[in-house]
Amino acid sequence: MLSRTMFRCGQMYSRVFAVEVDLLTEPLYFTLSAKPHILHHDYQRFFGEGKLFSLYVDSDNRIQKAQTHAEIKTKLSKLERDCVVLETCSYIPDVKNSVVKGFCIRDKSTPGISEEILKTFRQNESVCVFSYKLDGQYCWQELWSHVNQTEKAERQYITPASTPLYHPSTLGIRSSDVFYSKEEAYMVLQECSDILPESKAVLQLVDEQGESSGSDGFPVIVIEGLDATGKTTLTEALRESLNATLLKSPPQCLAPFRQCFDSEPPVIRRAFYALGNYITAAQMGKESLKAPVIVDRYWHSTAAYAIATAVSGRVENLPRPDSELYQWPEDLLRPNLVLMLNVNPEERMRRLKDRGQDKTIEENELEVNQLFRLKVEEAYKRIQNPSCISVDASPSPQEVLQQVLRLIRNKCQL
Ligand SMILES: Nc1ncnc2c1ncn2[C@@H]1O[C@H](COP(=O)(O)OP(=O)(O)OP(=O)(O)O)[C@@H](O)[C@H]1O
Ligand SMILES: Nc1ccn([C@H]2C[C@H](O)[C@@H](COP(=O)(O)O)O2)c(=O)n1
Repeated sequence: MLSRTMFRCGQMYSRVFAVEVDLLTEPLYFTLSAKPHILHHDYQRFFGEGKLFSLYVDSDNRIQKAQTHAEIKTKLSKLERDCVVLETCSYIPDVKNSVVKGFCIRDKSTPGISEEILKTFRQNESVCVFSYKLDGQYCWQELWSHVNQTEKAERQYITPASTPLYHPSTLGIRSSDVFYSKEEAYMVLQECSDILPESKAVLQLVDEQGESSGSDGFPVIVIEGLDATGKTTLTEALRESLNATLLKSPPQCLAPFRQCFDSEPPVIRRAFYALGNYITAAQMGKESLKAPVIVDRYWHSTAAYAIATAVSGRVENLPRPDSELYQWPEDLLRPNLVLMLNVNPEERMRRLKDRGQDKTIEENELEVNQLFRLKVEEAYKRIQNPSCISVDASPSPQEVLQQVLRLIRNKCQL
């Protein structure tokens, strides 16, 4: 009963499967073939330890797909004792948006505790579970879910595949993690409006703000940076010094919805932040006719956090510096200047501790996950048109303000 999208039209054999065995090394890549293939030692070791399963979520409905993926992640995170859960994905080389995300479960417990959880997904048409068997130098994959007792599952043999040019986690970013037009993000919230009523309210706010007019008025200056680098402190000081209007993205009108969208899967959460930028852009257009505008976070934040989260593993796995993924959306108002505040990790930790407020999951992640922080910082630097100018934000607030005022006067003739 191979009816799901990923198996349509015999796609199975043209797919490459990538398992993220360890964040610091390349994933293990393999394809499938109908004939046995002798595996070398690394593959034998990977497939031979304990019981091994993989699980993929696929559906033509991207909202349902994202939610099922998130539910599975939560369920699998409860697996402890002798179980390891790894990220995996499958894709067709050079085919955009062909990525299907999943998990790989290695279970060394007896009796296998993961099977109870995996059985709960059997009813779900969009979830496929495979099991793996190593026999000498060969290994095969079988469909484990959706196979009835009398039916014999077809075997596909594991065949090593070479490392692709682009890390597979970069393949599905466009329109799933980063949106390059208002329409793309708008459609996501439209698609989930039945299951998430808050989406309707957000869309209404987007409609009410209307389009942003490009402004030839006063300059618009965006202040970016990781949390606790001093954005709030600096933007408030700039407002006073320049008699400017201070805006934020996401804008104040979206504050009541933020917590709700922060707990949704990436495609929904990122669409929410993307739309927040368009509301802020409309405000920028209006306000910059009256005074200089200072903006606390904007598209650099949206894209950099989204890309860094979507890309697993090392900084080298990020899309290449010349990738179109770092290009500014054509329909989003461009600021005149984007400044990125940088402080060293120790100073940032000190400021975070002193402040002691609640942190978002991503802020916590920045603290515990050095790789994630490096990827966010690097993605910030790679964003183009406009790119950001780095500012050393470790001196005192007064010194940072003076440094930034000099830059603004220099670049914006203020
Ligand atoms: N230049 C500075 N030197 C020392 N401490 C600073 C400086 N700028 C800000 N701080 C302190 O660091 C902490 C974080 O600053 P702030 O809230 O301005 O950062 P932020 O970038 O807006 O953070 P978030 O993005 O999480 O809201 C605050 O306690 C603030 O008083
Ligand atoms: N324009 C924006 C602003 C924020 N975000 C996301 C990125 C992080 O997850 C988080 C950081 O915001 P803070 O806690 O500092 O207010 O919000 C975004 O995607 N786009």
